[in-house]
Amino acid sequence: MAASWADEMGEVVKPASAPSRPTRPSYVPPARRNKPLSADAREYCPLSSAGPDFIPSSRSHRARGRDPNPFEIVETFSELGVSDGGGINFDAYDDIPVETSGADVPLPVNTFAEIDLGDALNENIKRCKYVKPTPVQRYAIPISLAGRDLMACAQTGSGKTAAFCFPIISGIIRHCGLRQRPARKARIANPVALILSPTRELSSQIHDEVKKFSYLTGIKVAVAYGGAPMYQQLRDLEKGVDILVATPGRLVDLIERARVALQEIKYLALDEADRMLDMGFEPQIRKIVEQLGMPPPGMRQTMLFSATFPSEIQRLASDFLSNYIFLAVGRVGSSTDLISQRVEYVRDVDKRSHLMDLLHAQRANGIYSKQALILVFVETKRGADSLENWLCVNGFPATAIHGDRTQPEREQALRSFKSGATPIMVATDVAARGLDIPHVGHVINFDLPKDIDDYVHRIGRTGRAGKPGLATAFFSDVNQPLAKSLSELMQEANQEVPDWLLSCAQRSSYGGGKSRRAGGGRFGGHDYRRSHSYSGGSSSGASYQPQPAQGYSFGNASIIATGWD
Ligand SMILES: Nc1ncnc2c1ncn2[C@@H]1O[C@H](COP(=O)(O)OP(=O)(O)OP(=O)(O)O)[C@@H](O)[C@H]1O
Repeated sequence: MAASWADEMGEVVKPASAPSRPTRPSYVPPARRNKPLSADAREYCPLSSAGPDFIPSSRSHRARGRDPNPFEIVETFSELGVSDGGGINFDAYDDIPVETSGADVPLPVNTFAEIDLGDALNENIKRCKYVKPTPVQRYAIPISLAGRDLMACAQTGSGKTAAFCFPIISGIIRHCGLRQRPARKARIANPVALILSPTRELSSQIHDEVKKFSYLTGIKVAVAYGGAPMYQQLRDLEKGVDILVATPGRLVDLIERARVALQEIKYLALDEADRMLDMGFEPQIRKIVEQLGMPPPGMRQTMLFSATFPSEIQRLASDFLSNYIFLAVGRVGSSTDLISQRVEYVRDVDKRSHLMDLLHAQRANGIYSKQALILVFVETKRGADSLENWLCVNGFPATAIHGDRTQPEREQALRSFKSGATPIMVATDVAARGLDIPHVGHVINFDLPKDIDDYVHRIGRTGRAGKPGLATAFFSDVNQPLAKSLSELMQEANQEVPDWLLSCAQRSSYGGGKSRRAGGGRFGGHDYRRSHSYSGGSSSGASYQPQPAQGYSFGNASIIATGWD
């Protein structure tokens, strides 16, 4: 009998320092083989027609063949999370309700071909094997391409990253191609697009995505986040940057050191925008957006994305937007339709033995493998260390990620989890948002969060891209305040709610577990302007006109009318 899961899986544990296997030659489309690389690049790169003044920041490196092909860094497309035929199970999204509000909402599209994203980006979309746009992409891309500001609320794992990346890349190709660039290294980087996200891992993931989407476009992408050596990031910035992906803290640092300037920003995207404007980040975000030279709303295009958007955060966010469109795709509860949710009453002292039972049962049922990773959320960093240790001692290969670990340790934990070397990862909320880890089959809330929105993001690490997932929550006495919002969320997602939880919810004197949901606490995305006498948004003066989704071809119109009240 195998001593541990890793033994049973015959897992070859590759240490982080192990040399990687030799890379394959860059992908070259058949029609372009045997041509010089620079010619290829020109052919793919619409920027090359921009005129003699334009010097793409990365051209010289590419011509020397030094830019890595982001499509070959991973071994297969499935490792890109975009497996065979597109990865996303679109049938799962057939009945998704969609609501837009704001003035003159552009029509949604059904296919990528309907939108003029440019040849180079279209090629990359094909390389990613994205066959058709997801619902949030169908709506958000035309809105953003029309130059409109956008606040978008769509389910976890539904393709929001591409929804803001595609318009940015396409817009840069189209509108910023003639930008003068220094021929030599510049001390101050002047990006035209800034994508902010709350965690280092998420920024790194978005950076990888943007590199894929902008491959061979001539667009230069860089990333800056804390915990990683500054000098490498500075070297990358010196090469010139069109799109900068960053966490707020490191970005402020770079601006204050006069290594990044925001005066040329045309596109600003905030991923996990509600988190970014929550107490922890708001001052930094305000500083970046309002005090450090960035063009004001109206002079730049701003896109805010998340799976949850409490009204008070929307109110704050509206300071950054001009005449914006609010887009809500799918009830947040329905993001969990794909996820079977279970909640079990477990006393705090019994949690470890209960977890052990669960893991043994999962092993006995054969539902564990590299294809079914288990993510266990706990409340504290110390709790994460201690549970990881306990699991390992008990023969369950586990790793842990939290804010007190060094960045290399965090990266190593993620690598080891993704590869299946340690198919269990214990995490604090640092891993709750945005991370797109293929094959997370089970999310266990060992400690439930205080906020129901955090629960939504945590369980959203499974059931991504239309695939099914399982989420188990250990509910103890301290979680009483969450009972009402949790039972409501589960009911919305057609999940079986245990009687004891319903009783708890009824007893609960206040029912939100700190939920700040817009629209009465039931939905994650409801335009707050609808429930407030709105006179045009704080920055635009435009009039607010709620509109039903238009040209809606796959949704359920009756839900549209009622689903957001
Ligand atoms: N049009 C598409 N076709 C196929 N796969 C897609 C498409 N768009 C996105 N994906 C894939 O879907 C997965 C989820 O996308 P993404 O990480 O952008 O979700 P998200 O909505 O940002 O999730 P979260 O709310 O957790 O941040 C990714 O693996 C991505 O590559």
